[in-house]
Amino acid sequence: MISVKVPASSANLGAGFDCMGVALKLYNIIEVEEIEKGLIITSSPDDPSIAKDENNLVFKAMKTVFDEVGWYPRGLRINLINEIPLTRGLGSSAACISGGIYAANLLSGGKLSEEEMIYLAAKMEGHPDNSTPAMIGGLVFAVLEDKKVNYIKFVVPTRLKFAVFIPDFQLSTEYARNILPKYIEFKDAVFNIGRATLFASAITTGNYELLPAATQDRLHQPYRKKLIPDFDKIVNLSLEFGAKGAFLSGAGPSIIALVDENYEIFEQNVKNALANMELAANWDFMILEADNSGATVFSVQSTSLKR
Ligand SMILES: Nc1ncnc2c1ncn2[C@@H]1O[C@H](COP(=O)(O)OP(=O)(O)OP(=O)(O)O)[C@@H](O)[C@H]1O
Ligand SMILES: N[C@@H](CCO)C(=O)O
Repeated sequence: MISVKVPASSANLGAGFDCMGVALKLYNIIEVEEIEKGLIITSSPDDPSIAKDENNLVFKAMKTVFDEVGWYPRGLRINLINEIPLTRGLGSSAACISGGIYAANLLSGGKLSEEEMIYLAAKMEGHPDNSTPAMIGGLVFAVLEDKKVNYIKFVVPTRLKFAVFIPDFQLSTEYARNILPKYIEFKDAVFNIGRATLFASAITTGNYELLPAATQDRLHQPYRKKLIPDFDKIVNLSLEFGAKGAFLSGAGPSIIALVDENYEIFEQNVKNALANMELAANWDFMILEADNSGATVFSVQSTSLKR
């Protein structure tokens, strides 16, 4: 059996719609083994949206690898241990896709290169901003091209923390993409290009004082925040307590605030505020560090059946 550990991820990071994302230290474990025949899928915790047949996202990701390399297991057992909350903007689908591709590549003899796996994952997800950090870790700037992903990975220092607010409701990426406008105004494109560029420079040089300005966005948040009644309250309280920017995580509904050395005071202040505020949803709160490793092998016993 092969066990793969794959991190959560947060995409967009403010202004970088579909091109910036970071892996976070919150993990799913995907265990796979070849069996004599059939497909057996188990999951814990389980959820009605986790398919137990060929429609399962991990299985579909694995199948893209088998199709690519021309090797198929006789049968397959997949066990999913899920820590990443589903459909909350924390890259649960990208973890399934990148982790499934990584596991299938190991099972089928490691024929694909890292670049090939990154491309397959981005193509399947439709954009590279969750799948690339889920595959290789770190904070990634990435663009999906015709046949490859052009990307740069930045190793995030532990000094930078990611304060994650997770509400008790789901918001599917598909729905949150469909409500975006087909066209945007030129001035909004200019607004975002400036902020995304500033973000890349600020994060890689450690100039965190620029982050509150660099994480502003006009491409998706103004539209999506209407689906998240507490959005402004959470962002404002984060900034008030000293966050270096606060924004929607991926397609939402989770919100992330960037915090540095003073994260313990920030954490205490936020917990007190959340306990005393009137909010439309219940919000879980946790402080995470970036994961700089991506998908990794947790353990390998035997790989596939003898042929
Ligand atoms: N552990 C899992 N096992 C199988 N399928 C999963 C698992 N986690 C997520 N999925 C699938 O992915 C879907 C959620 O994907 P979606 O893109 O809507 O949200 P997300 O990836 O959590 O958020 P975002 O893309 O904004 O970060 C679920 O409905 C389910 O079909
Ligand atoms: N960039 C994507 C991330 C979610 O998968 C979006 O915002 O729709």
